[in-house]
Amino acid sequence: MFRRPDGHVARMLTIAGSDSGGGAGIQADLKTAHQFGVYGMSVVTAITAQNTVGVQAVYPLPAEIVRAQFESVRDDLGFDAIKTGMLGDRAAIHAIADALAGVDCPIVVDPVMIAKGGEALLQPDDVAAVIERMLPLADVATPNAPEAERLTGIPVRSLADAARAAEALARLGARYAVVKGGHLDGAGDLAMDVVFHGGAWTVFAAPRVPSRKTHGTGCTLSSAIAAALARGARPLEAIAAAKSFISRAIASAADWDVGSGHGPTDHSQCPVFPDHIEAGRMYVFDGRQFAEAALPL
Ligand SMILES: Nc1ncnc2c1ncn2[C@@H]1O[C@H](COP(=O)(O)OP(=O)(O)O)[C@@H](O)[C@H]1O
Ligand SMILES: Cc1ncc(COP(=O)(O)OP(=O)(O)O)c(N)n1
Repeated sequence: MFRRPDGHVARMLTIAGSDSGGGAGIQADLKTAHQFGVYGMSVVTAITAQNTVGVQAVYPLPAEIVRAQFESVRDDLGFDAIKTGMLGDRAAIHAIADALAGVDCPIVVDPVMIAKGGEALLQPDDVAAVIERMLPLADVATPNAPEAERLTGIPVRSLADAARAAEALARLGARYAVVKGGHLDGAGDLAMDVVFHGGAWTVFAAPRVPSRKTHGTGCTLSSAIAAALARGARPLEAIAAAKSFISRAIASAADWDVGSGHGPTDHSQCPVFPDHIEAGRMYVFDGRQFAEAALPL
């Protein structure tokens, strides 16, 4: 396990839903934390009956047990970074936001709304609570394109749209706003994620893998960012390391036969931490290392 400069083992908490299929949610987050050498803990907000074909049932847990899990881990184990994913219902969102207002570590908010198969993981009426309560807490927010659209009202089809939406998310309170590019039209050969922070855009890209094995990619990216932050990485370095991890995880699982639908990614990867990341540039990960390129915006 990775030790922080004061000698303690790096710790990450995920507050998210359970995916019985093991590719997304809590299960993906804990596997990812482990691969970063970070001790993972969980607060379960909802239980889903889910596999690679779809989501068969969703059961949000009461706010009281969500709060109790959080207090249990906070009062004994502590954490160096927190990631939130599927949040359950509005009562749980308020309980989580109240609890997080008192913490002193980086928070990654992945505003999970819809599963790959189209099933709702957040009721549309609860999106306002995510905007009002969760985005202002986010050191890093990581919506995909449809989620960024719902949060900002900006249609997100292209990289330029994603860049505008990322800037709007920063106005809503996210310190680093990452709009993920898995769903962008005409994105070509690269899967490009755009980050807005402090008036500048930075793009992280990797070859787009022609694969259906992309279940849980968003959960994995956001927990990888949180795990890197728990090790003490700076935000852009953490996002880069997460990009390397998810890119390797997707590429490695492309020929897997786990499930008959959108299969999971291969979490048994090692992240690559780049030496130096500068805002306002593009970085392309080729599976081994990052290369710098001009910003395509
Ligand atoms: N086919 C793919 N090949 C390579 N990277 C991908 C692919 N699909 C998604 N990604 C990357 O996986 C991460 C999650 O993206 P996305 O699919 O947009 O999120 P979500 O799973 O939340 O819908 C992003 O870094 C994105 O660029
Ligand atoms: C329990 C649970 N949480 C989140 C998701 C969505 O995960 P994501 O990484 O966005 O991946 P896909 O659903 O798009 O494959 C989930 N499915 N279940």
